[in-house]
Amino acid sequence: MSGKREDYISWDEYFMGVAYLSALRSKDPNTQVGACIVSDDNKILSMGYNGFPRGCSDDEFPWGKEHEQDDPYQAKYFYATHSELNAILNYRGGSLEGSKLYVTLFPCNECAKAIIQSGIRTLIYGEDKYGDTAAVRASKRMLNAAGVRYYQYTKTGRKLQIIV
Ligand SMILES: O=c1[nH]c(=O)n([C@H]2C[C@H](O)[C@@H](COP(=O)(O)O)O2)cc1CO
Ligand SMILES: [Zn+2]
Repeated sequence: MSGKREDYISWDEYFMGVAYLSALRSKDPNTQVGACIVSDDNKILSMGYNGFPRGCSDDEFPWGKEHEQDDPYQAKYFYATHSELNAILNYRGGSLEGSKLYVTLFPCNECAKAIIQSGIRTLIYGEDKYGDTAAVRASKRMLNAAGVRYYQYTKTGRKLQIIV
């Protein structure tokens, strides 16, 4: 046996896999989102998932949805930091100019602003379950205008198993 191993995972499977792995850290009972930022030469720069800011307890702040509670103060949306924003803010190494973002859910308009302004140039997303909302349509409008390239990750169907 002198040749290389052939069934190694691709770069896209690797980085999207890291994004999905990050999502598993989310405490959101409804939607778990993970993100992974990668340099143009395929080095992982940062990761994130949706959650409350530091100091805002997962056990004290609300995880419910606004329309269920009928009071935005008692719902998660005022407090949850989106996975993409967390990944951007978690990066302390300098510039993200020219980097790629792998994210399990298409970014909202607020994250699109942060993506554009931080210099991320390529976006690879998993699902687009809120694609028909105004927030995601506005997001695409800004990403298009700013020339951020985006495409949906095509699942290879490979099942990865890690025993931890
Ligand atoms: O881009 C996103 N990134 C992200 O992390 N999120 C988070 C915020 C919330 O915790 C959750 C959305 O909750 P829900 O699907 O129950 O409305 O996902 C939501 C979006 C919306 O597109
Ligand atoms: Zn967002």
